[in-house]
Parts: sequence; C-alpha cells; structure tokens
Amino acid sequence: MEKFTAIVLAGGTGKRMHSHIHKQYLTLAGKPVLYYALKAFEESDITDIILVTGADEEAYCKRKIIDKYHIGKVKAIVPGGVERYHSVYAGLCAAEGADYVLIHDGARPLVSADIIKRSMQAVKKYRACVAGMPVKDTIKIADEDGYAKLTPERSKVWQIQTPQSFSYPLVYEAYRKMLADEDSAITDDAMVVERMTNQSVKLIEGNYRNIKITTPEDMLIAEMYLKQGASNI
Ligand SMILES: Nc1ccn([C@@H]2O[C@H](COP(=O)(O)OP(=O)(O)OP(=O)(O)O)[C@@H](O)[C@H]2O)c(=O)n1
Ligand SMILES: C[C@](O)(CO)[C@H](O)COP(=O)(O)O
Repeated sequence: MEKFTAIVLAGGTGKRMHSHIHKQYLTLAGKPVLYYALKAFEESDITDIILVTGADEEAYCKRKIIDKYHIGKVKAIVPGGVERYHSVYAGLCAAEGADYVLIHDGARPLVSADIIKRSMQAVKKYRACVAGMPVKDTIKIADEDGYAKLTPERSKVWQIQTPQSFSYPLVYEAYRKMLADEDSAITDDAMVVERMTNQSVKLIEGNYRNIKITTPEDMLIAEMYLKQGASNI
C-alpha cells in the first residue's frame, strides 16, 4: 500500500498578522487555527502527518493541540527554520519512507476533505500537483516605478493554495538541490520542483474558501466560513 504523508507547516512567526501570539495558535471559532488543518488530514485517507513548528514550540503543540484534540496520525513534530522552505525541508527529512507528500500551510484551516482527496488522486497520476483557483480579478505586472507593464491573460492565471503534492523522491531531491544555492525568492513548493527538475506541475481545483490566514481580516472571513460549516465544498 502506498504511503501518503501530510507535512503541515506551523513554523512561521506571522509577521503580517501583528499579533503577539503566532497566528497558527490564535483561537478561531473556539479552537486553535492549526487544529483545523490537522483535523482535516486526520479524517482523510492520509497515512500519517509530520507537523513542523517553530523551534521550542513542539511540546506546546503536542500538549495543546495533538493530545488535547486526539490527532492520532501525527508521527513526528519537528522544528522548522527561518524561511518557509527551510521548514518544508525539515518536514521532508522527517517524512523519509513516504511515497507521496502533501505539503500544507497550517495557516489554511479551511482545507476540505475533497481537496485532500483530489490531491491524493492527482499526485498518483501526475507526480506533482498543486491546488489553486483561477483568479477573479485582472492581474497587472508592475515595473520598478509602479506602472502597469503587462496584463497576463486572465484565463491562464491561477492563485495557488496548498496542499502542494509530490512524489517524495522528486520533491526531496529538488529541495536538496535548491538549498545548495539558497534562493530566498522561493514562495511555494511547486517553484522548487519547476526550477530544479523537468517535471511539470499539474494545477488542480482547490476552493475559494481555502484561504490562508495572513492578515487580521482573514480571521473574520475564516470564522464566517467555519460557522457556515461549508469547508467541505
Ligand atoms: N519559517 C517558516 C515560515 C512559514 N511557515 C509556515 O508556512 C505557512 C505559510 O506561511 P505564511 O503565511 O507566510 O506564514 P508566516 O511566515 O508565519 O507569516 P508572515 O509571512 O506574515 O510572517 C504558515 O502555516 C507558516 O506557519 C513555516 O512553517 N516556517
Ligand atoms: C505556499 C503558498 O501558500 C501558496 O499560496 C504561499 O506561497 C505561501 O507564501 P507566504 O509568503 O509564506 O505567505
């Protein structure tokens, strides 16, 4: 049987949230933000979960989230690094033996059962896939002086979410190569695979509700969606 490991990232400091508590631990509809993503993977067909936290936050996460809410699939809690890609690499090292990994932001509490299922099916077929949705607004590429330089054809522009799912050997090797020359402009996992391998990354349907908690108003939006009980669309 193939082994699917979810790597859930919670090693950030949430600078754009401007809160003294890291955003993944803020209370959202009565529970920590991070709880929701872990619960979604717990209830999925994923084999196990690696949780990546900030340095010194492992014990806190275990006590306040994993044990308290009985998240039984967490097989390891490991410290992350300064940038998201350092945390991903820490998670990949701990996921050794997986056939496929689904890399997910712990700050995306509205990941649904359907997105996880679609990701698991698509990664078996394509080896690399990321959830996303077509953009609704017109997008402009700006020049250095803030003037509109280019308007990409909207039907070809997607906003990218997580999970980002890969064959384990493919993504592990891509990260290992990328870290050898440290590119700080890396903002998602697909970029690493696109730059370091010949593998095409398939875009699959996410969900407009699968938002990332980044700034304070995102908490209000996520709370509204959770209260509607509509995360599983
Ligand atoms: N060094 C880091 C940075 C980010 N993350 C995680 O990656 C996800 C997406 O990152 P982002 O929203 O940018 O989180 P932060 O880096 O915490 O936020 P900010 O950029 O505002 O500081 C989050 O779940 C975050 O905890 C991580 O594990 N390790
Ligand atoms: C991976 C990601 O969530 C896809 O939208 C996003 O790129 C993370 O970026 P951030 O700079 O860490 O917010």
